Order: sequence, then structure tokens, then C-alpha cells
Amino acid sequence: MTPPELYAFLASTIGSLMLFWPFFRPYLPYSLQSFIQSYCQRWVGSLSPYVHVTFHEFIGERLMRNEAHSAIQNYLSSSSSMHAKRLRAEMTKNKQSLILSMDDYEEITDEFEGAKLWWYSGKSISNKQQPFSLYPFTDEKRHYKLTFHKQHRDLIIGPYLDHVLKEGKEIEIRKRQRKMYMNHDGMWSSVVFEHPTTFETLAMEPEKKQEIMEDLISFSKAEELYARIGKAWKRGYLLYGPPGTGKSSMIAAMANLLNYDIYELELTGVKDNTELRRLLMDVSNKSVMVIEDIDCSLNLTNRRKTIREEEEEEMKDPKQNPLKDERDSKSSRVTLSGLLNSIDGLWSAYGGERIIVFTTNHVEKLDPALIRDGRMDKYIEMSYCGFEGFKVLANRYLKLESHHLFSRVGELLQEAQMTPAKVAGHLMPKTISGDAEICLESLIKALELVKETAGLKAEKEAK
Ligand SMILES: Nc1ncnc2c1ncn2[C@@H]1O[C@H](COP(=O)(O)OP(=O)(O)OP(=O)(O)O)[C@@H](O)[C@H]1O
Ligand SMILES: [Mg+2]
Repeated sequence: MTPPELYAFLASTIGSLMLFWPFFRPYLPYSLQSFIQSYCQRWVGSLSPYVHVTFHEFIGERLMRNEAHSAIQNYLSSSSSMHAKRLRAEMTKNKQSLILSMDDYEEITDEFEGAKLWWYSGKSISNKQQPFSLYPFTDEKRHYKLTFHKQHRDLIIGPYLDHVLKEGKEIEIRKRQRKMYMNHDGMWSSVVFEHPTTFETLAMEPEKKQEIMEDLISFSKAEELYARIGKAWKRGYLLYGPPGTGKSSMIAAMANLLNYDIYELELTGVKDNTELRRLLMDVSNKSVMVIEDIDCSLNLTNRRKTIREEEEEEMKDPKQNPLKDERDSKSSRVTLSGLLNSIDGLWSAYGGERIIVFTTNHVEKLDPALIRDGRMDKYIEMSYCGFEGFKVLANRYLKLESHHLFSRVGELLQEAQMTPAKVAGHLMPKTISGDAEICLESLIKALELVKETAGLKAEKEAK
């Protein structure tokens, strides 16, 4: 029996003893009996050095779900799976794992900075007979009771409960079902995001991969830093490289690493700059905003003209902005300056923890305004498959760590340029037995052909 339980037991025993005293009991009305019992419990309770805090599952008249209760449930699920004897199991929303939480009427002990405390999960049941139903309606309401010694009051009410709520919310975010949003007619619509690509399955040089992962993780933990330097908590990446080098796969890996939602913004489907701003303001925190093929999304020649025109107009008369807006809405299209203004200004003013990623196959064609220093925080080149990338793919597709044909593939990859997508195509097992040798030979043949063609082309050009 834990010390708080001992006190509770003492309180009810003294109450019961008094009531069961045979001389008095027959003469006492029921209301008086319960009064004496509760009074005794309160009296013994006042002597108890333990403090109790109850967190109900539902609160208020309209019985709203108590967020603190769900956060505590998440927090306790991690420690209760180790300590509680009776557990309740539920499937997560993304159906990938089971969550174990302590069952009703279970108690577990926790410790925080040397203070010992107890969590008890209780439930109250009320049987209400519905007016037009033959079946009784059982209304269950759960609660958690936290008990601790009064000498730790400040520590538990302050830092400990903050810690529990923060941890619980983080677990909630980790187990939530992530979404991918796409814009359509000025609105975001979503589907469940379940992309299997992770940094582990991505074929690229290990150092580069590590650098990107560290950059992302340090960004996700830098809330306090961004607040201190007075900068919006967002980060911009430009991914560039030929088709099939893994730009879209990298975006999925980023979202999977950080547990973020994805917003895929199709600029050609956005009516004008105003609609763009509205869409950007609707984006939630913890998200990756993606604008793919930025060089194709906006009309290049018009776009350059528009920027210059707009800059000239603003230089001449800064009050002409209303005119500019009118023209934007009439032309029903997004301009590059509109995009940049929204991203630099408005977007950064709302929320935090957001990443924006642009992708392009032709970095040289991009408007200098888009890639000027400081606009994007990181430029990542996705390039042709190297030997390290090939090894990741061979391991993933053929479950091969090494093979006598690897050295030949390594030599050829230095001389012939092939995208990871094409290499992966050759390594895809064609038979059920998945004969690795056949796949590697097919890759070698293809690489030799690429090398030959490149050699012939170079010769021709030299001539
Ligand atoms: N670096 C890589 N690592 C692992 N798989 C890759 C890589 N690059 C490409 N692939 C494979 O090739 C397919 C196409 O890649 P992906 O769509 O990411 O290329 P992309 O660079 O976005 O191309 P595009 O420029 O045409 O959009 C992916 O489904 C993936 O299986
Ligand atoms: Mg792509």
C-alpha cells in the first residue's frame, strides 16, 4: 500500500467504524450517515500531508474534451507500459503500432527531481435510463488523479506538470496521422500522407545526407534561438538537379524525419497574388510547403518584365500599390514578386516551424531574385548516382551488402552519368527469386552504353 493509499484507507475506516457502531446506527437517518462519513474523511484528509489533483476527461457544461487529460494519457502511456500490470491497447490512427496505456483503476509511480508521485486512473459510471430506450445508457467518465507530498507542491504544480503536458503533446504529434494538402480552387484539400521514403532509403553521399539531416533537426529544435534573434521560425531550401535524382523523394524524407505535414502548392492553379496570400496564411505549423518545378510554374519572360515594371512603379510612386493590386487581380495570375513578397513578409508573420522547399531542374534559368543570397537558407544539389548511392539502392532493392560485380559498377559510375531513378529501375528484381546477378549485369550493360554514347558525343563535338 502506498502512503497516500494508507491515508485514504484510514479515513474511510474511521468513518465506517463510527457509522457501524451498533448503538447509534439504527437511529441515524441516511443523509446524516453520509454527512458523518464525508466529514470524517475530510478530517483525516486534512491531517494527510498529501495533495491530490484530479484531471477529468471532459470539462465544462458542454463536456468538451480536456486537452490536459489527453496529454497526461500520452505521457503515462510511455511509463505505464513498463510499470502498470493491467494495460489497455489501442491502434494508432495511422494503424502502424499499438499504444499501451494504463487500464482503469491502475496506479503507477513517477519520479521528478527526487520527488515521488502517484498517478491513479479512475472512472465514474452513471446509469441513465434514456426516455425512449429499453436499454440502459452507461455514461463513463474517466479521470486521472495525481498525488504528491505537500512539500513538493511548487515543484509539481509548476515544472513537473509543464513537463508532463509538453511531453504528452509531443507524443500526440508523433502519433498523429499526417496529411498532404494540395490547393484546388483557392482551397486546400488533403489526403493521408504515407510516403515510405526516409533518409535511410535515399541514395546519396552519406556526408551530404548527414549534413542535411542535422540541418533539419537543429532547425526543428531552434524555437528559442529564432525568438532570441527576432527571426521568423522558418527555413527555405532549394533542391535542384536533373529529373529522377530524388528531389521529390528528398521532400518526403524531410517530412518523415520531422513528422511534418506537406503542403504542395501548385502555382499554376492559383488565381492571383491575393489568393496566394490567403492560401499561405492557411498553412499550419510543423509543415513543409513545397513548390515543385518553380521554373515552369511562372511564365519566365513575363515574370521578369513584371518584376522590373513593379520595381520601377514603386520607385516612382510608392502609393501606387492599389493600382498594382488591381492589375494583379485582373491578370489573374501569380507574379514572382507576389510570391516573394508573400513568402518574405506575410507568411513569416504567421506561426512558426515551417519549411519551404522549391525544386527545379534548371537552376540556371531561375530568376536571380529568387536565388539571391539570404532568400533561401540552403541550396541542395541532387545529382547523378555515385557509388555510395548505388550501395544504398542495392541494399534496398536486392538486400546486397557486397557482390563481386560492385567494383565494376563503381568504376562505371565514375565515367557514366545515370540518375538514381534509372539505377533503381535496373535493380528492381524482375523475377520472384530476384536474381541479383541478372539485375547487376543489366545495370552494367546500361552504364556501358551511356559511357559509349557520351564518348561518341564528345568526339563529335571535338571534331
Ligand atoms: N536519390 C534517390 N534515392 C532513392 N531513390 C531515388 C532517388 N532518386 C530517385 N529515386 C527513385 O526514383 C523515383 C523518382 O524520383 P523523384 O521523383 O524523387 O525524382 P525527382 O528528382 O523529383 O524528379 P523530377 O525532377 O522529375 O520531379 C523515386 O520514386 C525513387 O524511387
Ligand atoms: Mg519531382
